[in-house]
Amino acid sequence: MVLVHHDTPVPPPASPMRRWLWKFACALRGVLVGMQGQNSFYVHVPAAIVVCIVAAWLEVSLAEWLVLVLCITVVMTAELLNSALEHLARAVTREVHPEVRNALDIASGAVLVASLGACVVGVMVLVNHWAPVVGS
Ligand SMILES: Nc1ncnc2c1ncn2[C@@H]1O[C@H](COP(=O)(O)OP(=O)(O)OP(=O)(O)O)[C@@H](O)[C@H]1O
Repeated sequence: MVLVHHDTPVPPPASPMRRWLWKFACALRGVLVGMQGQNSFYVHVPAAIVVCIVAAWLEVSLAEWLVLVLCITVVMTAELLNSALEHLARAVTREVHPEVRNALDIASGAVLVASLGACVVGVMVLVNHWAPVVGS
């Protein structure tokens, strides 16, 4: 599925207001391009939705919501940076290179670390609320 067209980059507009709008448009396009073709998003986005539904059902506190939202944001950000590096690597070389391998593996490792941390926090927050609900 094509979410974004990869046509020729357009130059930024001259007026400050339009320039800011243009920056947001570029950033939004970046999110869409970053998600495109990244299988991990098909796991992370549904997982984040499930966590939010369960958190709403369990009526977690504001502080717990903030922690959960922060965890989801950190994982998504790591995924987008990983995707950006993959694009950059493909632009630099299509040949097998040990440093490209290292860079891509490190970026994947960053996603893994963020995801594991988010899992631990999510499970601890939700289980902490789940036990009294199930026990009652
Ligand atoms: N040019 C390259 N040189 C050396 N190793 C590479 C190169 N391109 C990819 N790799 C290796 O292959 C792995 C997967 O590459 P890549 O991330 O491009 O594939 P992918 O299946 O699209 O990954 P993802 O599921 O994260 O999108 C990298 O982590 C790296 O180890």
